[in-house]
Amino acid sequence: MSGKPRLHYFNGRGRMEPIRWLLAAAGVEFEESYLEKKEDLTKLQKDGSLLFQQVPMVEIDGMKLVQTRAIANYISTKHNLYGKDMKERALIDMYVEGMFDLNELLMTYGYLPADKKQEHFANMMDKAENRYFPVFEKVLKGHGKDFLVGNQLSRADVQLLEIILMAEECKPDILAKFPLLQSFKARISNIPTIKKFLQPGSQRKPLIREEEVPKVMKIFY
Ligand SMILES: N[C@@H](CCC(=O)N[C@@H](CSCc1ccccc1I)C(=O)NCC(=O)O)C(=O)O
Repeated sequence: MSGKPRLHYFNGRGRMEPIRWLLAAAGVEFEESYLEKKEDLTKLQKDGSLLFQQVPMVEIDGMKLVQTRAIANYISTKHNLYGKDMKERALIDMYVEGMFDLNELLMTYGYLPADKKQEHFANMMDKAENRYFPVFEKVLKGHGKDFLVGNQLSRADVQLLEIILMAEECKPDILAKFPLLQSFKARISNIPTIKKFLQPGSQRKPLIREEEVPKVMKIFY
């Protein structure tokens, strides 16, 4: 049996955070190797650990997986977070891909130059409130169950909670018009493995501070 998964990324959310959420929700302990400077990335690139010369990279089950979606798919399949059949998996994929589109907006906001932030912020809040959250409110209303798909926890529930919390960091009352998402947030946050991940001191990463951005950018650009 292989040891704990090892995540290779900088010490921040970026593209690795959804993977941390899935492992935590599945109750899987994981280790992290943080890239602190460009040389740390170059070393991984040179030793052939990065198929496309990029991170995230997760060492798991004797593999060095790259590409966020591929990593998330593997973890979801392995830990039964992907529904019970093809149709449930198709629904989960649809929901998660939409969430990834919103996550891309939320994730990149902190790294934008000052003159691009205001327009980007308005767009991402508009999309959250008028394109994405209404869909998930309607899904919950439609079947009246606790989870988005198949009435069991899936990666869709985990990633929805993640982006709800990220959106609330930007606009605390963003769920004001979504009562079912408010109760969903409370319910999923209370699942023991997720509750533990939400406690201070867990491996969940904070919102990046403006003064940290240049150091992170120097690793990659
Ligand atoms: N499609 C890949 C993209 C990976 C990617 O863009 N990785 C970047 C780091 S994350 C970049 C990022 C992304 C979001 C927020 C902050 C930051 I920094 C990288 O390794 N760049 C080096 C290179 O391409 O040579 C995935 O989904 O994993």
